[in-house]
Amino acid sequence: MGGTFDPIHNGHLRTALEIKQWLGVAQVTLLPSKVPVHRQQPARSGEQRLAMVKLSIADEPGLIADDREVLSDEASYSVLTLESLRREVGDTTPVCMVLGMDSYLSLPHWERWQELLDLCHILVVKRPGWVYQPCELMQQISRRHEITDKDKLFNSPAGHVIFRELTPLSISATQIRNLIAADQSPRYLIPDAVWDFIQQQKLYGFESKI
Ligand SMILES: Nc1ncnc2c1ncn2[C@@H]1O[C@H](COP(=O)(O)OP(=O)(O)OP(=O)(O)O)[C@@H](O)[C@H]1O
Ligand SMILES: O=C(O)c1ccc[n+]([C@@H]2O[C@H](COP(=O)([O-])O)[C@@H](O)[C@H]2O)c1
Repeated sequence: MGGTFDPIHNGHLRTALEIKQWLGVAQVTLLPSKVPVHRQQPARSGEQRLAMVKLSIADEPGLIADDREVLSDEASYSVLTLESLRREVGDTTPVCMVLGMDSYLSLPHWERWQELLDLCHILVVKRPGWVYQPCELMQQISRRHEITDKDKLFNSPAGHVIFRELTPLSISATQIRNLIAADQSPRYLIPDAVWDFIQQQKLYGFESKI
């Protein structure tokens, strides 16, 4: 599950944990991007966003952080990341990329997007505020690749799209950044360890007045 994670919040974390439990896998990986290719570069460095991811999962063995994009010199294109993962796990191991609905609907704008489903499955998580209104191209992709039986994800290395509704949590990193900039506490929307880090590092305009 890749993301800018600026900062990581409970919407991300709950999503990752519920997916782990639903799929019955040992671990789900959180993969912060260093240089997001599709949005303004965040003021927080890749290292700072990775540090917040690591703090948020320190006591949850079912979630792990992957630092390959943060440590890479290349822009954070998912196709490059998936190729790197493939080199590690080989051609036959199933790989599943987790995306929120907003990210999934932007797929035709991604770098070499036609190759993504040759490299992985895509698990799309419904997200409050984002209705599934696909363009014609996305409708074709869904028709060609969509499955409803999650067990099929384990029978092939790539190529399926599956949708999943989880506990709807209407939390966004934008909301967290705005709260802090307005001197309001984001407590209970992000893990305490992440909030402590933000205060120590004075991120997002935190002024220690909250
Ligand atoms: N509350 C949520 N529920 C489900 N999926 C989410 C939620 N928040 C983010 N995601 C998904 O997690 C991935 C990483 O998201 P990202 O780091 O951009 O967070 P964000 O909250 O969307 O940030 P921002 O507000 O800065 O755009 C994306 O695929 C996104 O769709
Ligand atoms: O590879 C691309 O062109 C591309 C374009 C847009 C988004 N992504 C990836 O999608 C994931 C979610 O992005 P974001 O901005 O919602 O955090 C994250 O891993 C991004 O690197 C990737």
